[in-house]
Amino acid sequence: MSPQTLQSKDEIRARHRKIRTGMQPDALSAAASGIARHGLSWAAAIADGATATFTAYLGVAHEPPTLPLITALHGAGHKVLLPVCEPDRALSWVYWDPDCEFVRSRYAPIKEPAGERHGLEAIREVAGLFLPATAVDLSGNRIGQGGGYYDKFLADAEAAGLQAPRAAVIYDSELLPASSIPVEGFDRPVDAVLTPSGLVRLT
Ligand SMILES: Nc1nc2c(c(=O)[nH]1)N(C=O)[C@@H](CNc1ccc(C(=O)N[C@@H](CCC(=O)O)C(=O)O)cc1)CN2
Ligand SMILES: Nc1ncnc2c1ncn2[C@@H]1O[C@H](COP(=O)(O)OP(=O)(O)OP(=O)(O)O)[C@@H](O)[C@H]1O
Repeated sequence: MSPQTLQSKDEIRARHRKIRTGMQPDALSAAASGIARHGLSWAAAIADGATATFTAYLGVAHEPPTLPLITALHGAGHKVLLPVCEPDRALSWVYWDPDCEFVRSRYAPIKEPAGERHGLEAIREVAGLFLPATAVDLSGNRIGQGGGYYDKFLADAEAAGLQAPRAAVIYDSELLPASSIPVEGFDRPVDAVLTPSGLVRLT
């Protein structure tokens, strides 16, 4: 695709959201188990056989389902932090366990964990991050849901010294050719994508 025909982030996001709405429940549950399996082995490689702390998120609606991944990480002894939307596009973090309750976010059409919220002090312990995305290109550029939450969070985490690898969770068809996603100054790239069929390292 030539630069002249590069689609905007909004166009790419809208196209992939539309495709997602056509996904059937059996495809979603097949995706969930692949994501859990491959995500767990990425986490095991990062933790080098030990246990560690990871950020994840609860996929809702037609997002790739992540509850099996979250459950598998916890079952393997890892700690799992899930995001909560705060004012001014900030995120705070709650440790998940199987008794965790979810409530509707005040700021986005998603479900969030109830419980004690933590800030960047908890993020400093993180060994790897699973991020939401609607598309990623082979250069590591990511498009989220358009909230700007993760770009801001990643900038703050970098400033606090966090260098942990980042994997965006997407469906296979959402991994796009290199340089097909326009990059803005605040965008933070990812190191890998986690799809139902495997983990692809991009850096
Ligand atoms: N599950 C999840 N949690 C997350 C994010 C996310 O992308 N997904 N976020 C990332 O920043 C933050 C919340 N930001 C969000 C902003 C907008 C929409 C939204 O408009 N969703 C659409 C389409 C969902 C779909 O693709 O099926 C909707 O529900 O209509 C969702 C989350 C923090 N937590
Ligand atoms: N670091 C930042 N500081 C301030 N505003 C930001 C920052 N990052 C993004 N934004 C704002 O958020 C808006 C959405 O950005 P973008 O479309 O890249 O979000 P996204 O990556 O899809 O969402 P998310 O990061 O929540 O998954 C942008 O228009 C921008 O104004």
